[in-house]
Amino acid sequence: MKIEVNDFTKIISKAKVLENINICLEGGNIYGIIGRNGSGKTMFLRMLCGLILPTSGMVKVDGKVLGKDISFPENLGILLEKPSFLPNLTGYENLQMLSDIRNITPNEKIQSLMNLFELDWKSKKTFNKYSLGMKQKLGIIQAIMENQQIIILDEPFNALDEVSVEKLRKILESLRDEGKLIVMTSHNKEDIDLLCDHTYTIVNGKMEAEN
Ligand SMILES: Nc1ncnc2c1ncn2[C@@H]1O[C@H](COP(=O)(O)OP(=O)(O)OP(=O)(O)O)[C@@H](O)[C@H]1O
Repeated sequence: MKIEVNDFTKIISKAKVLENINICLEGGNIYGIIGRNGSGKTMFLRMLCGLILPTSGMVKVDGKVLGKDISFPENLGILLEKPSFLPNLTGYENLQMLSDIRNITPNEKIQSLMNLFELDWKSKKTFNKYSLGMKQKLGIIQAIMENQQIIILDEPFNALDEVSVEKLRKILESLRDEGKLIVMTSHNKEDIDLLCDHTYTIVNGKMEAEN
């Protein structure tokens, strides 16, 4: 998989939220985006998914222009802020319902991912009774459970305890080694430094490479 961002600029109400972004992202890598509150990290992730379209410039996914040739990248797993699930279903029921749409994920895979993240798939606890960290884990599972080739994660470590952070790190490394393209943001530079192959900083909508 390859995502090419060519001279992408997004202006909202006269403000340049993202400015002349050029970057090429390839499978088999984890890309980390850091930046202060309001710097444009979430906007950047939204643009990679086709959720926002540029004022000028373009995003190409495997050569296809977002918003023109395709609306969204195929085979995309995404965790944006506050994962939304149905409040009165259990975590397992929520994941099963989502997986029914494409019907490519066996229940056993959902169960083993939930086990891996220490979520009890047999539990009757409904999503609205989940803790913040449990919600976050469910959001991460839906972003990876269908063997998605592009995985976009906004602040995936948010609300996770130390053990869960370590587990997620290992999972993301093994997905990277399978050739997947992973892009994530964090406020915490240490999380990014430990895991990412390439790091970028967004400062006031402009992107700078760190390595
Ligand atoms: N719908 C919107 N309309 C206008 N401006 C917006 C909109 N959404 C975001 N912005 C602005 O775009 C800029 C970038 O926001 P963004 O959410 O990408 O920041 P961020 O780096 O993800 O911040 P945080 O770390 O706080 O999550 C901010 O100045 C924000 O106010």
